[in-house]
Amino acid sequence: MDQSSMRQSNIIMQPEQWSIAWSFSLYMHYLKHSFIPIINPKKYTKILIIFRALILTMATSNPVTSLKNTNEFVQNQGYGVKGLADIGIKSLPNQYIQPQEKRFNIDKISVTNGHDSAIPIIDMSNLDDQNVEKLICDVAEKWGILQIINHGVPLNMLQEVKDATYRFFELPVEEKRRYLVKNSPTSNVKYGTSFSPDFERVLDWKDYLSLLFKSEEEALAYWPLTCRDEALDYLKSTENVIRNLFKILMKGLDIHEIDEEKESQLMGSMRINLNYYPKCPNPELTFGFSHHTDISTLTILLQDDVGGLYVRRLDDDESWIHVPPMDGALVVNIGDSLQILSNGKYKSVEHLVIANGTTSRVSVATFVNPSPNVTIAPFQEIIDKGDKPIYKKVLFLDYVKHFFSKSHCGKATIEFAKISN
Ligand SMILES: O=C(O)CCC(=O)C(=O)O
Ligand SMILES: [Fe+2]
Repeated sequence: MDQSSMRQSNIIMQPEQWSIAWSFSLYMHYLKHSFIPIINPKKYTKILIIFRALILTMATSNPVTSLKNTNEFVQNQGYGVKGLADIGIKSLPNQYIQPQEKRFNIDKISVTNGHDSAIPIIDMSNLDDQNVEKLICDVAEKWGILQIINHGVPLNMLQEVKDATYRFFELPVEEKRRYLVKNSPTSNVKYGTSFSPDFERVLDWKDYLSLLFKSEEEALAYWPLTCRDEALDYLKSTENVIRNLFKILMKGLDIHEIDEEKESQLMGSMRINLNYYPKCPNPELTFGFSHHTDISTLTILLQDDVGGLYVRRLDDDESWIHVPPMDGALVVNIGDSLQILSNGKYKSVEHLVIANGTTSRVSVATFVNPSPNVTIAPFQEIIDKGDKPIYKKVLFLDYVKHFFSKSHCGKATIEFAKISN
């Protein structure tokens, strides 16, 4: 089923069709009152009323809540939730509606229970300062998230990769469809929707393009041309700040050398996700991205100026904090893999993105991950110092499979790697 037949089968009208039909009805009204007494005026008025009622029904009817083919349209045909927003659905299809108890009540969550409510912001231009190093390690322990400024990634690159994200999602569906899992020439390039639609009970109001970096050559050959260079340049330019962060975080664990093995555990692979959250007809009923932690060691997130990312406080389960958009800043959050490697000292942070009823939003998430075939477990140096290991050895690939085999479940994913007592 293509987009036009979906429109027909659901009699949805686009704004321009709606205004043409309405003008036509006004024109008929004008004719009636001016000079055409051809039809009996009473009959004419009746026809006019029926015609207008029909136009109103067509203009306001929701095409999709009653439609069994939403998944076919969104997932298989590759229109994504952006496709639903583009045809102007007026209410959210059932697949996206969260049960009452799971919905995110902004009024309730903005209560910060008297805590310091701002996510720490760290200036990376002064890395030799011991205080800055200590601050970064403290924040990784107590918050699991920070914003960094003066990080060395050129500001124009930030803008260009956000523009490229918009460009990709605004491509005609025929272009985007080429990167659906079933069509993509490589498993390293994947265009999709929600999080893991085959396993989720309720879907997220989000589309994404996920690009796994294997080599520059491979990226040049397979990444979509419309965003390829911008994504690659951005990815390369974040490498320095990522290395600096790891150096500092390892120092905080009393580890002073990042050897080859540690390098493959900390940053053995990189994935960049371009996220697109279209405007949503009932934002209060759903999520852009529901509660989750990242499986990465670190995630570097670039958001636009719309906002909507919230994190759960590590010291108070009931409190969520907004991560305010800051021009030129990057958000850094700890992922599950670093929590495992640091034996729980650095903590992954649960986060979510609310849906937005007035505008679309984009973000670019760089996941710094272990190599797929590497085993992760608490660093030996930590255990040698006398710490009891909390986590067992897990193959990173097994952790990934576990993560994607079910709905989001906040911090519960990491239980998979816990040593049971
Ligand atoms: O869009 C955002 O702000 C967050 C995205 C995110 O959490 C993710 O891609 O894992
Ligand atoms: Fe995330």
